Amino acid sequence: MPEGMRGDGLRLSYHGVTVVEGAAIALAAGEVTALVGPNGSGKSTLLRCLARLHRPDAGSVDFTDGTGALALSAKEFAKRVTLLAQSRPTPSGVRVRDVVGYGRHPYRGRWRDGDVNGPAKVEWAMEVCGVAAMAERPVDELSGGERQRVWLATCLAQETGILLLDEPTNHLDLRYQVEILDLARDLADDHDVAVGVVLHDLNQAAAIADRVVLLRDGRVMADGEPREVLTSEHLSAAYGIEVLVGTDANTGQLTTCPVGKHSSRRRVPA
Ligand SMILES: Nc1ncnc2c1ncn2[C@@H]1O[C@H](COP(=O)(O)OP(=O)(O)OP(=O)(O)O)[C@@H](O)[C@H]1O
Repeated sequence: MPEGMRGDGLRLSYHGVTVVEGAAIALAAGEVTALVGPNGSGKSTLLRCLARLHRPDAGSVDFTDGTGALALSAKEFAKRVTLLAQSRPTPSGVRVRDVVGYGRHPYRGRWRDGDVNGPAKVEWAMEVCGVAAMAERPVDELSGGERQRVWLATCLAQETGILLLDEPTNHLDLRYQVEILDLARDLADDHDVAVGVVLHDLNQAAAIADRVVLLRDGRVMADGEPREVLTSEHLSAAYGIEVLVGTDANTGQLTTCPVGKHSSRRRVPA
């Protein structure tokens, strides 16, 4: 059954200092939800809370079928939710295929047995992330972008209904940025996956998200469809600089343009 999750009334802190307060966020099956906002606004902490890597001081995290996410066993939770974190330690000397195979851990028995679909899922995940050709190479010998795609393949091999991505386009060249975001969109459209993705590029968020959650200073400032949330008023207030919002003449897509000190010099004369 397709599933989503929601967090409500979340208060999150580090060493007693509250960094997210009263946050609510819903990730629906078949939808891409983008979390945006300035540095330090709490996006990663909120995503990590949904991934059960940061325990809330207050609030709840539930799946749409009513199951409490915080009460599940680690293995059951790992069959439902995966997170592509911002940074991960890279194991040395481990082949790409084996790293992607880590994603199958919730499906394996005590003796690493019982996962009949595992090998096919690992091959599929490597294929869609463009790393099948490097399957035999040690992961610590890859470039930052190649590694990022290996980690994404590991998440996909985990075969969860909920996919959390923290700045997944980091380190990626233009083509793979587009391909990874397209893949996230396809997983939502074709497989009913609920995708929650932290993005700094507001144009990317506008291009792929069904919903955008804008955070500022640890609070949800706006939540809704991209055109409702990504307004000049909201963005200028959130980021503390003027942000123009328009529509791209070629694609019809919403575009955002921060105005810097030298922006006028680059304006094309009418
Ligand atoms: N391990 C930590 N210990 C203490 N404070 C932390 C820790 N991690 C994050 N914080 C603080 O929590 C707040 C929210 O951080 P978080 O990483 O969630 O923000 P973010 O919106 O994801 O930022 P960025 O866009 O810079 O990645 C920040 O003030 C940050 O300094």
